[in-house]
Amino acid sequence: MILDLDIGNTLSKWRLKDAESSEIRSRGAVWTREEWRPGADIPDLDVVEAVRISSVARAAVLEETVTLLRRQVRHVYVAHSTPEALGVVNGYDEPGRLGVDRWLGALAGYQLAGGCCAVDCGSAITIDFVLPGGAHLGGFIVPGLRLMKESLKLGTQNVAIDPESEADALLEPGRRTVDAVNHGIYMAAVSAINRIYSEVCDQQGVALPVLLTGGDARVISRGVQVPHAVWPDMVYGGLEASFPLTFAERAGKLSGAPAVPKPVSLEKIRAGLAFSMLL
Ligand SMILES: Nc1ncnc2c1ncn2[C@@H]1O[C@H](COP(=O)(O)OP(=O)(O)O)[C@@H](O)[C@H]1O
Ligand SMILES: CC(C)(COP(=O)(O)O)[C@@H](O)C(=O)NCCC(=O)O
Ligand SMILES: [K+]
Repeated sequence: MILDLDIGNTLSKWRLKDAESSEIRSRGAVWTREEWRPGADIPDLDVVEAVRISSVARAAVLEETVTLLRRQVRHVYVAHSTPEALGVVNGYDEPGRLGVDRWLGALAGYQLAGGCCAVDCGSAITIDFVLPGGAHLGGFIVPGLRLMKESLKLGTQNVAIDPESEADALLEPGRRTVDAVNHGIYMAAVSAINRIYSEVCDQQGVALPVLLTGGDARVISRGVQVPHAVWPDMVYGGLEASFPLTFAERAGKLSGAPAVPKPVSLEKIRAGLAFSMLL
C-alpha cells in the first residue's frame, strides 16, 4: 500500500492507495498535530511500503512525521517546491518559498488541463495561475472561511456555513450575527476568486480552466460563476505526478481527476470585467 499524506495548517489528510490496482482503499483526516499514533490517527504502517508527503505545517511537524515513518516504512518521499518540474516553471522569486501544496496543485492542474487556475480552499484560499506553456505566474493568498470567521471574534466560530446552502441564500443580507458573518465571509471569498480569475485572464489574454480543491471547495464552488471543476485529490495528484509509483501513475493517469472544465471565452470574461467596473 501507498500512504499519501497532505498535512495542512488545519487538517492532515491521508489516503491509502493500492500499489497494484491503483485503487483508493481508505482515507481520513485528523487535526494537524506534532505526534501521530499509527493505527489510531493514521493507518497501521505494517501494510505500507511507501509514503508520499506534502506538508505546509511547521517544520517540526514534518520532521516528527518523517522520523516516525522512516522507522517503519522503506520509502518516504517528501515533496518540495522546486524551480521547475514536469514542464512547470515556478513563478516565485524564491521558488522554495512557494507553499508545496500550491506547487503540487499547480503541477497536477497543468498535467490535467495544461494552463489552469488552481484554487485551494483550506485554512487559506490560494489562487495560482499556470499558463498553457507551463509558466507559473505566482498567485494570491486570502484567509480561508474559517480564519476569516475566527478573526472577527463575534462568537460565531462554531457555526459553519452549511455546505448544502444555496449560493443565492448566502448572498442575502444576514438578519442575525451568524448569518451576517457567514454571508459576509462567503461573499469575500467568492468575489475574490471571481475577480482575480477575470483580472489575470484579462492581463494574460487567455481563458484558463479553473480547478478547486480543499476542505471548503464544495461550498465555494456554488458561488464561483466561471466554469470550474472540483478536484478533492488535486494535491495528491501532484504527489502522484512527482513520485509516480503505480502502473497507472507511470502512465500519467491521476486518480480522481475530473473532466477538464471548458472555460468561457476571453471576450466574455473581459465583458464581465468591464461591466463590473461600470457599477
Ligand atoms: N469536517 C471538517 N472539519 C474541519 N474543517 C472543515 C471540515 N469541512 C470543511 N472544513 C473547512 O475546511 C478547512 C480545512 O480545509 P483543508 O483543505 O483541509 O485545509 P488545510 O489544508 O489548510 O488544513 C477548515 O478551515 C474549514 O473551513
Ligand atoms: C498559503 C498556505 C498557508 C496555504 O496553506 P493551507 O491553507 O493549505 O494550510 C501554504 O501554502 C503556505 O504556507 N505557503 C507558504 C507561503 C507561500 O506560498 O507564499
Ligand atoms: K490552501
